[in-house]
Amino acid sequence: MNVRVAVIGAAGRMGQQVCRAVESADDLDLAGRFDAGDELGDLGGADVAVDFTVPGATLANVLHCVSRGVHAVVGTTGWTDDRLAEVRTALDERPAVGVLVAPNFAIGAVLTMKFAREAARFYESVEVVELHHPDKVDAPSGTAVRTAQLVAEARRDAGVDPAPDATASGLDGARGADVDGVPVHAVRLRGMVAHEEVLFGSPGETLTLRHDSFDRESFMPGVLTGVRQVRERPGLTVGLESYLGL
Ligand SMILES: NC(=O)C1=CN([C@@H]2O[C@H](COP(=O)(O)OP(=O)(O)OC[C@H]3O[C@@H](n4cnc5c(N)ncnc54)[C@H](OP(=O)(O)O)[C@@H]3O)[C@@H](O)[C@H]2O)C=CC1
Ligand SMILES: O=C(O)C1=N[C@H](C(=O)O)C[C@H](O)C1
Repeated sequence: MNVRVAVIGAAGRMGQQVCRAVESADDLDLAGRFDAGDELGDLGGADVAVDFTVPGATLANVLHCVSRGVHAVVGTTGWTDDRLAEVRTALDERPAVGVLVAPNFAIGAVLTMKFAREAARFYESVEVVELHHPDKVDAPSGTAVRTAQLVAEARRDAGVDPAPDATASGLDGARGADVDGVPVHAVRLRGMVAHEEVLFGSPGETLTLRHDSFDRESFMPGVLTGVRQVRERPGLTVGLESYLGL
């Protein structure tokens, strides 16, 4: 039997793309399209809901899904440890339900995070630059925040010193946002979709990891992987990597 999929944020850039991807897949049926102002109710009888909305709405949407026993695949950004803890608490009451929250569903972005984590302990310096379309409402991107956190954790675990930085004066923001000690710079530029560079430096060398999503199509294989697997993965999973066997 086909998996019935509801899309929340269906009228948005990602939501429209997800609806098309679900409709094109032989093993999935689109159970409903929901957008701002719509009652989620029983989510059209869906087995799985996909949420691409806004940071201020996604937690309530996920809690609604969990309370109805509907599995959730979430790409919306803005998740904090406290918000994730609320989802875990809700899942205690519904142990069979799976929730996947992934800051980026593009395979290359997931690999970039993995490679960045590997490289982190070998370099003195590290900075993250993310570049997006100017209609994006949050900065820095969820992917850049997650990348910086993973890099910072790897450096802490390896006992690496903080990156050198002699800046003694400067304009506000010139050194980016501080995410766990890693500077993160956000560019908003018409023509961009979603791009990230992780720059590492040591005396005499640099390493640059770069990923580019030129089209939102790039996120669809990851989203559909989430939709197909989430029912067999109860509880909360953060990041797509375990779904890919990484
Ligand atoms: N994980 C990943 O791989 C990716 C994640 N993203 C993230 O996904 C999110 C959406 O991005 P994008 O599609 O570009 O954004 P859009 O603004 O194009 O789409 C968001 C949609 O959600 C709707 N919406 C707002 N509030 C609610 C609500 N309470 N219930 C249901 N729908 C609601 C909006 O309606 P209205 O406009 O009327 O408010 C809009 O149609 C962002 O957080 C973005 O960072 C994006 C790309 C990839
Ligand atoms: O808003 C976007 O477009 C994107 N948002 C996600 C993020 O904030 O990391 C994923 C991707 O970068 C596209």
